Amino acid sequence: MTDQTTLEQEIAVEQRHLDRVYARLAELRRSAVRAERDGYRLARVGNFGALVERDAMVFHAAQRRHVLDAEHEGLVFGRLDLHDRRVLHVGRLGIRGEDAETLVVDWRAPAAAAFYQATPADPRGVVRRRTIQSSGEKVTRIEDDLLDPAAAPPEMAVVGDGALLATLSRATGHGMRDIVATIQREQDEAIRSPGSDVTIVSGGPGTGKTAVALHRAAYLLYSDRSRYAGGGILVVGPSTVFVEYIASVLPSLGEETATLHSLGTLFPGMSATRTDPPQVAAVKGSLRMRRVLERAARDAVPDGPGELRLLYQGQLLRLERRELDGIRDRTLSRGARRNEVRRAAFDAVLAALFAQARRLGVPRLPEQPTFEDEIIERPEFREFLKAWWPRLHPRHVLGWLARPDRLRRYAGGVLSRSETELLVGAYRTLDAEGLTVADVALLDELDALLGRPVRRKRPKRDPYQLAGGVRELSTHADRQRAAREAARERPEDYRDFAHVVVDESQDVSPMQWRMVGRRGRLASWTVVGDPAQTAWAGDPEELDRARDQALGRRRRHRFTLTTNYRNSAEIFAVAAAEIRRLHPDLALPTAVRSTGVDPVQRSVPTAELPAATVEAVTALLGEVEGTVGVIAPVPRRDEVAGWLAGVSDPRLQVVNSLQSKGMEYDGVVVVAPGEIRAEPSGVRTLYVALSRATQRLTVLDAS
Ligand SMILES: Nc1ncnc2c1ncn2[C@@H]1O[C@H](COP(=O)(O)OP(=O)(O)OP(=O)(O)O)[C@@H](O)[C@H]1O
Repeated sequence: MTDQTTLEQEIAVEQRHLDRVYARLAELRRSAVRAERDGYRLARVGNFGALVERDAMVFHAAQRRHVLDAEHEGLVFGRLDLHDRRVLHVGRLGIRGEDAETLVVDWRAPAAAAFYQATPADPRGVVRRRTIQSSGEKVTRIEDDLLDPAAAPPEMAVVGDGALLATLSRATGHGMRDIVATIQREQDEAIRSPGSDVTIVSGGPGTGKTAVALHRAAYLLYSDRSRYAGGGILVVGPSTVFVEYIASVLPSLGEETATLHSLGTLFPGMSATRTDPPQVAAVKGSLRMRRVLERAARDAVPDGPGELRLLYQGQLLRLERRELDGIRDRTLSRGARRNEVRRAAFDAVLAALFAQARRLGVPRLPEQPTFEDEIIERPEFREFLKAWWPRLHPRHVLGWLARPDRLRRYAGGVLSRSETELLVGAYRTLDAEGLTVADVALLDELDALLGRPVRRKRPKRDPYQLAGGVRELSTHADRQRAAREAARERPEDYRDFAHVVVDESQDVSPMQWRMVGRRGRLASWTVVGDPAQTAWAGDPEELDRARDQALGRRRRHRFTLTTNYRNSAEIFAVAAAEIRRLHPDLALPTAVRSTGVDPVQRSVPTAELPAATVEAVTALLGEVEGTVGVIAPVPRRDEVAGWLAGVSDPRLQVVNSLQSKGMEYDGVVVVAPGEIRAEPSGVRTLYVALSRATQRLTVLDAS
């Protein structure tokens, strides 16, 4: 226990420092505004040199103002008292005083690493580590860890009893929060792992894998801004619900340039949210689908012209289906891409027509080029070409799979009969219900197979280059601004990311790995996941192969996280018992918090399940301060949402078991766990569902 006076005194010490920081911040903001204004004034001088200087000044000042204007809740959150008596304050932003003395060190700077990495066993020159909480500009709470008691001067006060536990007990909001003030050592090691390789982070539920992945993105942006903001960081998550949940973390860390996508939105213009049953997803995700799609991409257009007939100089020229098919096969040989070789296909048709005209002895036959020019001018010939070899969009070709005869032909000898029939059934509803998340990777594959019409190349803009007029300048602010501009101007189908973060990687199918891999051919990677949580019901070896191919030959750095920060110990015990059915010896993380409240597990007659669900949800909304999630079996999500239509509380969210991946709620109701368990990979999916709650868990089985 700390006595009240010491605590107040220590808070007052930190308040004085915080006041100084905010005063300095205001001063910097004023001088940035002044510099911006002076920059504009310089324009009146009128010569070129002055204009360039003005641009630089204005950019620099505006950039600085943008950073300084940002919301700074918790601006300073840490303090280190070092062996040599130096004191460092750690915060979201690096700030220097008037005499260039350091008032705050950016959390990502090397000097701040000890804040996260020092432990009593390895204090790294730190005597006392202090976590500071504030509300607006007021210090509200401090928590100390004395890491090296032997080195502590006698007057050093130590207050509080643990910043981490205090943070973990806060209510969950709609968006994930940053953990910058309480990053733990094993997490920090993964966050600061080398940028240019592949970093693989694994660990059980709630161990902070997502948090680590996002803080790592912020760290990389800080450590090499021109590379990572210029080239771009892509963050890929499993579902749109999840991406919405994590979307605010990077902006809260002052980083706005990363691109976030779910697997259903990676293809331009698509936003698929529908999920397939695991057996269907296993077929759609298998690498064998490449063969199926290759066949589709080479097939004749449905309802296209069966033959070509043309009257030339009174003579009928005719190419039959067999000849047209032959031309198509020859044109598409050696991996040619259909949309890129239209011209070659047209030339081959013209050549075949000319050869025929010669064979038939057409009188006054001109030279071949003249003959071809004449034919090309004919509207009926143009109509034929458009119908026979149209520019194909991947969505057209995917649509061909909805025709059972075509699908069976494409899948013959590649998929088993039962797999083919599963797909036939799944694609029957394609037109009515639209694409599923798994289909989006197939679209991307088709896009690669079909190619795009060849266009004249425009000189490529270098995304690292600065805006015109200031190219000769290269201040930090210029680079930052250029990077932000590049991020804004990135085309929708941008594929040259400098770094790719893949979250919940255990659920990325082989075909999805190919899609993600195409966006990071030159990228370094951060891949986080937990194999025990996978819903992948297909071949695990195929999955490893596809992932290895996407990641390439870069060095791999592996990290394992071992502490569960999300669940109370009581809740995680229930989830752990579930996964133990499948893996009795699996190493599981340790939950750090206990609430003393056991989860409720009830079995109710099927007819009473709706009422019991409403009752459980209402109770949880009353018991917890934050969000409540209801997790239903995949086919029943909408039905369960219907039961809860009368409960209107913005804190409530109803998701299916697959959408619950990566999510977190204060209270969770799992409906019909028996049905979730009965699906392929069902035990693993149920393990995920049971490990989403921070405070309260209710499990309602139907008897
Ligand atoms: N060092 C930390 N300080 C405070 N909170 C933390 C810390 N590490 C993790 N958390 C919190 O624990 C919760 C779980 O973190 P996160 O979602 O990143 O885990 P995960 O390993 O991705 O989980 P899962 O695999 O179950 O999806 C989040 O609320 C996160 O903010």
